[in-house]
Amino acid sequence: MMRVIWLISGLNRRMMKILLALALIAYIAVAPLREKIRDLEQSLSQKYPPVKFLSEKDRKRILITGGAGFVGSHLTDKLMMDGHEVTVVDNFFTGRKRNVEHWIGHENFELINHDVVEPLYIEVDQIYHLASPASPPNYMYNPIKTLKTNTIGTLNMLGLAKRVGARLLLASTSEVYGDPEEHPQNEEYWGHVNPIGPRACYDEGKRVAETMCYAYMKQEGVEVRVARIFNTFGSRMHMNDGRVVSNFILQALQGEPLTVYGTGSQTRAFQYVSDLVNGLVLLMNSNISSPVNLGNPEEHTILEFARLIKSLVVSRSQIQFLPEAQDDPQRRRPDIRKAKMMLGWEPVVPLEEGLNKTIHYFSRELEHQANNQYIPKPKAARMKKGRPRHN
Ligand SMILES: O=C(O)[C@H]1O[C@H](OP(=O)(O)OP(=O)(O)OC[C@H]2O[C@@H](n3ccc(=O)[nH]c3=O)[C@H](O)[C@@H]2O)[C@H](O)[C@@H](O)[C@@H]1O
Repeated sequence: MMRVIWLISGLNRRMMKILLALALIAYIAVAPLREKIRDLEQSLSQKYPPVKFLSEKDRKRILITGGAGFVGSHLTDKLMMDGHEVTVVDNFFTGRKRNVEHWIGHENFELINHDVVEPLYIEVDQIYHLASPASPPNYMYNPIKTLKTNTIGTLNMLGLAKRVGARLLLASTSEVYGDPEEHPQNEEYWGHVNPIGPRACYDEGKRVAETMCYAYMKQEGVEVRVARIFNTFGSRMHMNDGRVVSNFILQALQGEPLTVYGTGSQTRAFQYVSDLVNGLVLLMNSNISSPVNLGNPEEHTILEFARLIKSLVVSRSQIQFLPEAQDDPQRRRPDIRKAKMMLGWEPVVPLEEGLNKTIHYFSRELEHQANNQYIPKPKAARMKKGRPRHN
């Protein structure tokens, strides 16, 4: 009996030694793997832009509809870096995953592929409702969809705000003033919009979206903020956006004629996207429920603007005059006294500085898309009839 016990424990000792040896080999073998995993974990935690730490009390759960678009993605960056929890909802009609990919995987960030025309049920404290195509060729491409997005989409988001007690900021537009008969445009002006023209799907869509906000405020007590956004430009505008800034820069960079619609005497005032984003956040966190203009009051004719871009790009492109776009607003410039007085906000990025940054962005985009890849041509707006002429 003793002999059997001795034999078994001897075997066990041998087994133990073998097992220990195997464990040691495994440990040594997986060491490089462990190092690789550690490096990977480090690189993952370092890949995000720096994010502030906010206490539970200060950290908000924020929904941005259209958060993968041009303005929405810059707003996403600001709110993420400020330390909030951001949920981006986008149907990727004009938005792009690329615009927010640098946040994917971050614990404060979520990206949902969803169309606001369908209801959405999530818990949030604030809603920035930006979802809508914004460039004239994009919003005219499918006017019914533009109308649905701005009407049904806004109703859905107001319904969500009501259910969860969130505050909603609507990204409205200078287009609610139409082709204005007052200049500059202040928030008291009711506008001059053609309700059956090609721009109506957007202009009237945004006007009724504003109406809905105030109906929900009065009837249901929903907290609303309305930003009337004037012409904005900057990085992450789509190459195929069709608005004047991206068109002119891309044309100048590629040595193609800069397409001026009409005589070029119509005016616009352009703000850089970072100024707008700061204004949106200030407005959301203010107590102003009436509409507020956000724009840069420095006004230029479109022809002046074409010449400025040509000179900044140092381009030999010609200027080509095309027929004017139907119902194109002739003069537009924001009166921003309200934003200055009540939000302490005004644009700080000079036009040329913003343009140089945007030119740099588009040159890199062109490089990125080189090597036989398809580079979309700038889209044209809906024109009145007439012949192009060159300058
Ligand atoms: O940029 C913006 O933020 C605004 O742009 C558009 O409004 P619009 O002022 O018509 O914008 P553009 O398409 O950039 O046109 C500006 C002016 O440049 C002209 N244009 C545009 C493009 C082009 O290649 N050539 C050209 O002369 C247009 O006819 C117009 O007079 C949108 O409707 C607004 O929602 C948006 O807020």
